[in-house]
Amino acid sequence: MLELGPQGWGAILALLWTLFAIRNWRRYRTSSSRLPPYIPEKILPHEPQWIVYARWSRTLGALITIPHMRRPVIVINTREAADDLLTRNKSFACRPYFPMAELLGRQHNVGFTYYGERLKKMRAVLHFSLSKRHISTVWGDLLDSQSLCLCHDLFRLQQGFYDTVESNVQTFIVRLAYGRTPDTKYLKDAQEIMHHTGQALQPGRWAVDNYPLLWWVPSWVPGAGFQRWASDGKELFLSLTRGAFHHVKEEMAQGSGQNSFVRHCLLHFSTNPGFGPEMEDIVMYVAGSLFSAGTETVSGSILTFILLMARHEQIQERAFQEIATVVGLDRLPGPQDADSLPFINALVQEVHRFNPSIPLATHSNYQDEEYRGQRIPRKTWILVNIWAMLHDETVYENPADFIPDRFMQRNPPPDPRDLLYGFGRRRCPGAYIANAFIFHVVARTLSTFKITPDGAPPPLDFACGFVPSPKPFQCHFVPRSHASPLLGL
Ligand code: HEM
Repeated sequence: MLELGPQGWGAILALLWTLFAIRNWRRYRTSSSRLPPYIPEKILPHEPQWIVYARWSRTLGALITIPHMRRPVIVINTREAADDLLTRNKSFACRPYFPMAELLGRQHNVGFTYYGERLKKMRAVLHFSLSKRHISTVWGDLLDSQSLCLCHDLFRLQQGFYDTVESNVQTFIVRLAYGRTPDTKYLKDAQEIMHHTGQALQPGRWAVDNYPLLWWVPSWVPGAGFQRWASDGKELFLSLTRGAFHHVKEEMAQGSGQNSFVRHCLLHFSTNPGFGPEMEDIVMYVAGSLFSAGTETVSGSILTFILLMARHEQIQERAFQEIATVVGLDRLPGPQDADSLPFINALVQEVHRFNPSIPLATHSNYQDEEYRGQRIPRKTWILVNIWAMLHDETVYENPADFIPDRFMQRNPPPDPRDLLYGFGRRRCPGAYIANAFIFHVVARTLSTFKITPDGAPPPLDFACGFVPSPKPFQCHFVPRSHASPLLGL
């Protein structure tokens, strides 16, 4: 057999890559229309990209192309363009291809699944279990007990509230998925899996993203350490996902265990005539997607709320007064109060508008498209700039300021939650449960604590990653005088 050294492999890969690049180049050249205008600036790593894109879109238009990328990456910056393209055209329901994420097995995860029959089934399962009608009937006890648990933990706070919030939300999502409180080993593994995913998505980090043929290089080839890393990461992801799912099935067989997404879906769908191994597999992987989809997004929103309360004492006091007047001080607010607390509702909307948990959603298109004379080639990476839409000064006056009152006007601007959760056939299926949990946490913490800064107000300093949570900051949760009987302590 012909033996190839590293140089031989390199030459073959370079040749194949050149042919691939020529083919793409010819395809882009032959089209008559142009790509949207390029941003004439290289994005610096420390600057939040969504802010740079929003700035350029004011002069260049709704769609802009990011320079210095191997393939076209187009950013959609206005709601109108997002509605036209993402809501009305199913071609844009696709996700980009991330070779490294796929080597890690993440194509099983809902968020990475390409548009097609399997995705539709995954989303049907999610829409069934996390639908609006099931929020209070199926998930009411979980929402009540987990938000109460957060208030208890904040009351007894031994160490930083930041970790307390994050671990409460993680417990919430694991209880939602599997009906059990996770142990430290489970949480450690689940966080490691998310960390791997984050590493896999880092632009420019992996040669396999630019040279897809490296996908096929076996792990024993010198320099193919990424294959071994990915295979270990995939093993961890699969074993955690399968283990947690089968644990619920065993509990169900024994007639024990708590309500959960897995149990709810299995009980419901197993009575369908078409239910078989494929549907069981789908429920398993959908449940395995919830941790990465639901933890950072929800805790990022709650931490942003806390940061803004520590900075805006008067707004916080007004929110407390509303609860004291409408609900009283002898019980905790609950879902039945949501419609009677307009200022709390406005406050939550403004928290989301101010710092959306996912400022840039990622889509792709499975066929060539054109938008107002601009070309969007097939398989373009589409970044949807949710942040830009929520900071559009023609819609939200003084967008850099935190003003819940903007939603109390007679003709308020659109509810940010219409945009916050994404678009069309990829819109977040966890929106109802996320809204419900965030309402419980906001209303209950405001009713029992005064959130005060530790000296000077904490800075508005957010991480630059996929989910820009506030960077760790100091503040105090001072229990209000009626808090301890209210919390049963
Ligand atoms: C404040 C909290 C949350 C925010 C802001 C948020 C936002 C989003 C956004 C922007 C997307 C992408 C939409 C698009 O591509 O157009 C998404 C996808 C998704 N979210 Fe959420 N989310 C939150 C909480 C949750 C929760 C609690 C769950 C589940 C328990 C969840 C499950 C999912 C799933 C499974 C997807 C992937 C959907 C798909 O690819 O088809 N999310 N979310």
